[in-house]
Amino acid sequence: MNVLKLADLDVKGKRVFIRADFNVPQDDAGNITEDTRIRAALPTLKYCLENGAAVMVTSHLGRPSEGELKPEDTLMPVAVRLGQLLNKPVRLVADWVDGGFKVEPGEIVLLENCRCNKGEKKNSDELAQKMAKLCDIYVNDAFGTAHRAEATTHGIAKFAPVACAGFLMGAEIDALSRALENPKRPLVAIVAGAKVSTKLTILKSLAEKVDQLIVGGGIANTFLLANGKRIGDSLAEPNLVSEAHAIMDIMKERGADVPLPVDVVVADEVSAMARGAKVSVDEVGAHDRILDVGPKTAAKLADIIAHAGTIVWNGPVGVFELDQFAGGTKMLASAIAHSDGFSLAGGGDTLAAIAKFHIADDVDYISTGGGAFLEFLEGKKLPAIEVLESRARG
Ligand SMILES: Nc1ncnc2c1ncn2[C@@H]1O[C@H](COP(=O)(O)OP(=O)(O)O)[C@@H](O)[C@H]1O
Ligand SMILES: O=C(OP(=O)(O)O)[C@H](O)COP(=O)(O)O
Repeated sequence: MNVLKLADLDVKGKRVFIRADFNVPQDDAGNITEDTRIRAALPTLKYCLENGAAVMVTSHLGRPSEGELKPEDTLMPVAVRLGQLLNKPVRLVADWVDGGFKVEPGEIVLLENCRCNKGEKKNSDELAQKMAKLCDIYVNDAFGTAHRAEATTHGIAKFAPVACAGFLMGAEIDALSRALENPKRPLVAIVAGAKVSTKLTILKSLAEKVDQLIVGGGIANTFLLANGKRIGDSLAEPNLVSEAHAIMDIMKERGADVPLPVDVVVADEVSAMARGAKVSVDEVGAHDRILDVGPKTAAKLADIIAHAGTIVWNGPVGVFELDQFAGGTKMLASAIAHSDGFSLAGGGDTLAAIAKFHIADDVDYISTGGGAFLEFLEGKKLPAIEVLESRARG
């Protein structure tokens, strides 16, 4: 990665704008349930504070609508957690794009959810220019969002006086490049979770790189649809069924099937009160939601994992946050933990699953990125890194 690095810069007395990825899972009451991404940003934040920079840090949280800040979109819980981890107060600043707030050297403020700003998602130059005026140095440390070209991950890097990569960004790229340079075969990728359209579009090129592809969650449901199965009210992306066919064709040409669930756990709602029923994949009712894979499917996936040389995991295969739908992800996590293959796992909710099933010590590399990590594996240039490289070329 040929980019300017934070460690090479003198930040003393400088206004430093840091884009982090604090998109952490929260429970219904807004409590942070897993804080790896916040902890992972600490080396960059501490370096800047200890070296006398005036620090502004921001992140997105969720996928809010632009132009308003709903109570569930606020970064307040992150400000509190960050304050505890840094052992100093972290002031949360709203309506920050036009400035009008003060930060002293050695002080840190958290700028409210950047995705609530109009123009963030569309990577508006006008917004990016305003944000660039707030700082002397722009630091991108948000590896988890490096696959998004948005105003705080891409546009601002074009206009800031200096643009560089933070410690987490550098460490992720170095570690993933090394691990994936010459992976031990068979290389097995498990791609699951709820972000169906984002991930399904990546799978086509990923299918060319891996020896075995395992799908789960809303992605598997879309594959089931493609195979003519009834999925009731399950999460899926019906307009991506042709993509699913194309992916299965690619894997077939390479001598591997995409194993699909043979049994599933269904319920009529996603709630703590819901009762899960284990049924064959041919018995899903019109109003059922598939919320986990069944035990036969999980055992089959575990067997594939047991024979992998390298395992790449992003996305839980069920609604693991609720115990009645956690069985498949738990079995998968255990198979990864016990595998002799080299394991890499990442993603906001995948980090939470790793914590819930206590396998962190048994995964060889844990990334803060999910979609970003898959796109990196796909061999794609991530826009947030590309723009830093173009600034380094001058
Ligand atoms: N079958 C399913 N139906 C609905 N949601 C699911 C299903 N399987 C998994 N999920 C949900 O997917 C979410 C994680 O998806 P995603 O954001 O794509 O993962 P990551 O953050 O690890 O990349 C979890 O909150 C989980 O409850
Ligand atoms: O949580 C994230 O990605 P992930 O779910 O792939 O881990 C990142 O913060 C990116 O979020 P986005 O997919 O809403 O752009």
